[in-house]
Amino acid sequence: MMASAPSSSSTSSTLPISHVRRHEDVPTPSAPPSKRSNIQPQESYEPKTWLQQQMEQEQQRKLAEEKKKQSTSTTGDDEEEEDVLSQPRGPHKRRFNFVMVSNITFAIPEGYDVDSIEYLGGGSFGNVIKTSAVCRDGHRRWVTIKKMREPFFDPHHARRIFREIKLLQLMRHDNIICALDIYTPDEENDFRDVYVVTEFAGRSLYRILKQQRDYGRRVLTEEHVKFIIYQIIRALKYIHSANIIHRDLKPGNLALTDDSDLMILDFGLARSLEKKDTSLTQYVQTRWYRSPEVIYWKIDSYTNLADMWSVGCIAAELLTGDPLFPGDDVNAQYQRITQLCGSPDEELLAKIENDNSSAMKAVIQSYKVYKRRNFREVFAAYSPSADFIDLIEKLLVLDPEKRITVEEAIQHPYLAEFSLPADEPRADHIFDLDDTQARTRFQWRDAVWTEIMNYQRIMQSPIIPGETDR
Ligand SMILES: Nc1ncnc2c1ncn2[C@@H]1O[C@H](COP(=O)(O)OP(=O)(O)OP(=O)(O)O)[C@@H](O)[C@H]1O
Repeated sequence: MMASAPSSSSTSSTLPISHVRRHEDVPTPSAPPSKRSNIQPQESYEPKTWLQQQMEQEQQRKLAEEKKKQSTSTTGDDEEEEDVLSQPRGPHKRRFNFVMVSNITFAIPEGYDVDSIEYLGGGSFGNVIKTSAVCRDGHRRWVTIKKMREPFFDPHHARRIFREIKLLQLMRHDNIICALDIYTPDEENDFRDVYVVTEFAGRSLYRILKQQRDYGRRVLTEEHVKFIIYQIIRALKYIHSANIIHRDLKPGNLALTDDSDLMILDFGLARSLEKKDTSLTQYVQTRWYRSPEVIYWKIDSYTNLADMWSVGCIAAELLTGDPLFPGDDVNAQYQRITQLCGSPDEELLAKIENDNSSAMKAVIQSYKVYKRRNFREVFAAYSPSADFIDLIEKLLVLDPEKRITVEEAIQHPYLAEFSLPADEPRADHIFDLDDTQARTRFQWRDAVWTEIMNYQRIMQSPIIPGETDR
């Protein structure tokens, strides 16, 4: 058990702090989610591509046909039920409700609540709704259902989906989201849609920080900030011990419950450190949280220390309420970084030349040179503790070889209040994602189909009516 997290009564703010939550402790929702009529797309929602529109129209046409067929074959007694649920279909012959949310058709398996669905938002790779379901452990849980966007559009995209569903099954940690269900309503010869169900993990840190900015009122106290940073680092200790780099840590991928329990969401960009045969491209991470070695040097060989840089950016943002390096483009990003952290010194320039080329060194030298600033002075207006400044000084280090590792960070005095090494688990094995071989989009699709076929439900998974355990 966590030892020293302050109780919610110790702060007067709106977000209480509790112990780290166990997956099995997830509370039964006490209030119904808001009604579908309130559904509003969030600002991150992107307009659909032409291809998406075509695919959705085609799907809707098929669904209408199917419904029509069902209603003509329905006998009087079953009429009400048959009106909404499909015939058994997909790899596990489940029945589905097809529900339109924010102009997107979601296939919702029988057993999930369809009367109180809330649209949470859409990113580049999917759209997410929230609903609830009775689970195998007897609890009713809030869950999110992510419908992947054009999952097999190209091999790159398909591999991303494969990685994400693989990791959501492998990761077992209190601060990391895991899959409660993975399904498709499609048959193998017409397999297009992938749905991933996870526990609803609260509001994203992005929303909380935005709300703070919009209303000019701090919600996150110093204690919250510390507890959030601790939980991110606790999760990273596990992730890095499995030889995985998350690569996309940012406030939008971190969710916080009302009890301040944090979950890392979204593993689509994560990859294994083991394999060297695929390129670690620089376009993998949301730029503002991206480390300088990812932007410029060591592009093909960066390590999990890139995640630690992201933690530094997030920590500073939690303190100030504003993104630390909001660069409009890659160059502006680099400028902002060096303005605060200083330009590479001779030692780092030599490493860059060695790892890359003298041309790369010359490019870097062509930028204006800045001296590293005194962090205590830069952040003085926010009155951070000396320990906080010391930790971000060690996270925001240009040379990844000199940056603090996750194992060191979790022992940092700033986090001592929460630290309990016996309750900071490492993974018990290195995760093999089986994702490095070159595959066509059809081969990736087959691999995803196999994952869905073989998905092992856990006690927190929604009950599938009438189905014996699989
Ligand atoms: N398990 C979850 N619990 C709570 N909120 C979630 C959960 N999964 C996703 N969300 C929220 O749903 C929204 C959409 O998520 P999604 O992962 O599709 O997009 P994103 O993270 O905004 O963008 P991208 O995938 O392009 O980085 C986000 O606001 C995210 O915080």
